[in-house]
Amino acid sequence: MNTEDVLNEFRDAGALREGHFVLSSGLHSPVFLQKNLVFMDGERCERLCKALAEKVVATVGPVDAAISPAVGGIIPGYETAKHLKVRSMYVERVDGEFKLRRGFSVEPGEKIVMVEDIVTTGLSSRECIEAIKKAGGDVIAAACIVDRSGGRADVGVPLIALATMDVPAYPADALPPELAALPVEDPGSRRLSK
Ligand SMILES: O=P(O)(O)OC[C@H]1O[C@H](OP(=O)(O)OP(=O)(O)O)[C@H](O)[C@@H]1O
Ligand SMILES: O=C(O)c1cc(=O)[nH]c(=O)[nH]1
Ligand SMILES: [Mg+2]
Repeated sequence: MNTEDVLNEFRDAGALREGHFVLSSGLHSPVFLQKNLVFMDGERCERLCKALAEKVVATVGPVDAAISPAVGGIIPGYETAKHLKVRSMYVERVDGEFKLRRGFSVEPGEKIVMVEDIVTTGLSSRECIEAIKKAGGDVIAAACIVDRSGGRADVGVPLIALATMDVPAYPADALPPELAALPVEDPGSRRLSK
């Protein structure tokens, strides 16, 4: 499955949105991938995550477990882990910091793939990887459905993306006038608890 195939899944799901969005990182963008509309369709989700699992194995070989950052990473993490035939876990924010909870644990040195839905700056991925390392896991790779950084995001381990896009994102004080003129939506969850 190549980038165009993946973007067609997003288009068909009505998940490739245009407007004015504030992203998890605080950057503003004219494009938002509303991945929930993709993952709500089990067959669509399976097509994407099966392809991602195959790409992970082809790139780094077998892994022991997949761990994702809540909330967006949970469904693709579960589905990708299913095709990797490994257990699926997730980290969630406690006072803003990702933690492994709910009885999830990793054995020291287990080979972990961190599975994310979308990578923009890579901040959420880096935070998730840090939490996995603290829990004792050896993160050998990160994987995502879409890397929208054009391949520039550095998550500290190899990033295996099913699709790569290069979408503009701007600091709040440097918006192009046509973007600033549009009402802003904040669809993510990072700022929900503040
Ligand atoms: O690479 P980054 O700049 O970190 O951006 C990508 C992250 O943003 C979204 O999560 P968000 O924090 O909006 O929360 P959600 O997972 O609950 O949707 C998305 O699920 C990624 O985790
Ligand atoms: O950077 C983000 O927060 C982000 C971008 C995007 O396109 N989709 C998403 O769910 N989050
Ligand atoms: Mg997320």
